[in-house]
Amino acid sequence: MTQSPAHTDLWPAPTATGAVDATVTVPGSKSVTNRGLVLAALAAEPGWLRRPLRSRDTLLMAEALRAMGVGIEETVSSSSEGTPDGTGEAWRVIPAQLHGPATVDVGNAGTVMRFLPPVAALSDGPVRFDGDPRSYERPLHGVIDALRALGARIDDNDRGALPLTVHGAGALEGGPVEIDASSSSQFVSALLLSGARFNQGVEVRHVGSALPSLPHIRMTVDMLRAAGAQVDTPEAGGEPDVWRVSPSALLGRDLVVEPDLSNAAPFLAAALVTGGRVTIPDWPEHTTQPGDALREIFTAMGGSCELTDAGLTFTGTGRITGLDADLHEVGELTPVIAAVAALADSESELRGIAHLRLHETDRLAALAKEINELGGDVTETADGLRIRPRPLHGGVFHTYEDHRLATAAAVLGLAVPGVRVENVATTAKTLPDFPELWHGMLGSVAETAAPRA
Ligand SMILES: O=C(O)C1=C[C@@H](OP(=O)(O)O)[C@@H](O)[C@H](O)C1
Ligand SMILES: C=C(OP(=O)(O)O)C(=O)O
Repeated sequence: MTQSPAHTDLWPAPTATGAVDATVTVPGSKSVTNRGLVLAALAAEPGWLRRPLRSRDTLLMAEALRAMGVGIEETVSSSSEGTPDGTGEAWRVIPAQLHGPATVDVGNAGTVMRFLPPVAALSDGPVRFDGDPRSYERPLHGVIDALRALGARIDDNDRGALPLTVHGAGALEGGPVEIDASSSSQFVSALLLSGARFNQGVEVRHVGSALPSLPHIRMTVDMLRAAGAQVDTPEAGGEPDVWRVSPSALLGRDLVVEPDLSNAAPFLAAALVTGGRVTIPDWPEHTTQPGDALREIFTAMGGSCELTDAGLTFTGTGRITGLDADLHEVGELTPVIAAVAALADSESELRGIAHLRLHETDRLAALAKEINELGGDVTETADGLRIRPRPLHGGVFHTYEDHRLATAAAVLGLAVPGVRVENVATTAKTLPDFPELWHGMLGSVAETAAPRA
């Protein structure tokens, strides 16, 4: 677990004094926004992203594409072009010949550091990638090795990681390639997203142990198909662990970005923890987002949900049951689920998530350490966490520059007075207005501990 720089700002997490009853409009999906930006940048004609997520990860993606020559105009569109919630925010993406030299700051965004090197290989000059210290530690070898095998020149000083320079040659041969994507599904998504623009397309074969986050690969495939690409997948009767994208032009789309269902997790958890009710408007009826699994997961933990025209309404009873689940498909939901599990009335075992050790921080170590420092009993297993609920007490919850650690801490704070969350601003990675949304949801049913250092 990387020690984050010292942060002195401690956010007093509000404690719920009653059952929440709220409607929370969750901003757009990070994963959909960043895929939408990449596909729009590679298209043969301009396109729109409506209701995009505006957060650190998506602004880094937009800035990086702009650095390579893509036009991205941020507009507040008229109501005739408006979005379901009436905000009317829309981004117009105007593709162009991709240029180098360019510099890309990936921050600590997995989607930027993995999805853009293949795009840079199509540019006509060198593109330098750098990012936060943690980005140097996150796996990238799958993308680097695959791009080299497909014809790209990359200078990474033999690190297999950031920082690096992709020497774009204006085109990439492409073709078949084998990768081990057991440390991140984003390796597969990265190659598929640009694959239609390679001379021979791309055929990605995953070799290695279990692949995490399959819903995110399905999201990539769905969005490619919606942009006109032909994609063969294991699900469509193809070979297991093989995805193929045929070479073709991509269409410019008019895409309305769904709300980020993974970022709905802390709000739905609030219903469970307080025995209240939370509605998330615009919850899609069909989606590839892993957050959709929250309906099943939180129902198994003791609540119930209903999908209506108003959105997804989740209702808790105040009683939380422990969970025994393999979360490898939905790993990014783990921090909030672990927080809820720490407040349950029985033990939980969360499995299949060893790869979380390579996320924004080592999430398994961080969750165990921070929940235990509040009096909990969490142990790391080889591939997950065992959580035995115990009465918790207040204290500082360190967040290691990890947005999902901060939202998990807020969930604990609902039931545990005196939780103070270090650097809550780190939620800006995917959910910049988190403290405001959280206070808004709680309305009058909250009490905030006086901040103490
Ligand atoms: O492709 C995506 O948008 C994502 C894939 C997943 O990554 P991993 O497969 O590395 O877990 C997920 O955890 C991440 O938050 C977003
Ligand atoms: C793992 C995550 O992010 P990234 O896209 O940086 O991999 C996450 O958001 O939980």
